[in-house]
Amino acid sequence: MQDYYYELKVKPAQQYELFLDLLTSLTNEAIEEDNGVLISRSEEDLSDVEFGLQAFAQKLSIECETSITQQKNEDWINKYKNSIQPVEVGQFYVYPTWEEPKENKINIIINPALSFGSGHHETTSSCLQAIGENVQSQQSLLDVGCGSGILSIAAQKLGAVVDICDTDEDAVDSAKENFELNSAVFNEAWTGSVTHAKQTYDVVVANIVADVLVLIASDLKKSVKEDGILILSGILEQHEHKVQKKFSDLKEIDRIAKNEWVTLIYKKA
Ligand SMILES: C[S@@+](CC[C@H](N)C(=O)[O-])C[C@H]1O[C@@H](n2cnc3c(N)ncnc32)[C@H](O)[C@@H]1O
Repeated sequence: MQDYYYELKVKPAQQYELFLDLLTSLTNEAIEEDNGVLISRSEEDLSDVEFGLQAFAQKLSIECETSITQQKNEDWINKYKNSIQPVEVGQFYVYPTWEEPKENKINIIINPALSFGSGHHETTSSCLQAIGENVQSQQSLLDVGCGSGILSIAAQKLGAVVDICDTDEDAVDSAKENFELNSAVFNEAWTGSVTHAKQTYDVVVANIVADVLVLIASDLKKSVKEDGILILSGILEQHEHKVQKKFSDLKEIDRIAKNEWVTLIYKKA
């Protein structure tokens, strides 16, 4: 990586699209569009590109401001890595692939590039807390909307037998990869929602969004065993009442609030 890169800014007074097309054909780099200004960045000198654009503007008698500045190259990969720190929730220690596990913790390694669920979001950490407090060894658990698989990996590490599902096939694949990274095992995995569950579970966790929780409420309830636990998350405080109304036939036994996000824990009594 070079210490510096070049930034070319182009602001045509007219025919913006023509200049965009020309710039696209003159450089292989991605082009940013910012309020009528085209920006191209490259470690190669962009003077020839600027020259071409100016010649084009002159031919069309269009005013076009251009400038090239030298910018310091940042180490974006390391910057990104530094921005993703391990997360500790109760007994769980969730860390990205480039960090080390921690002693005396239940370690969960997650590749954060794969899918939603690195442990940083309030909803995920609240679900981890709820799993830590409600899941026992040998219990069955279904993770609805598994994303990275973080929640079911945590439950499996507590000794639960876990099934996972997500409507997004890529999420199911990424969860499988994260299970492998953790040497953890799942029982069943499918692309789709709770409707495809073939059994009932001691614990069902669904960190989705309030509207979807309401939409799939009856299937979620059906998937929980009598006396089982249902953990619902992804609920913004302002939508909490909608979810509570739909699940009012279950007993709300706990509520975890982190910032504006709420997690509700129900017992099917
Ligand atoms: C907020 S992420 C949660 C990921 C992870 N479980 C966590 O707690 O960090 C929600 C996931 O639910 C999935 N999803 C959305 N609607 C769904 C549905 N009806 N059934 C199952 N999964 C769904 C999305 O594809 C996404 O992966």
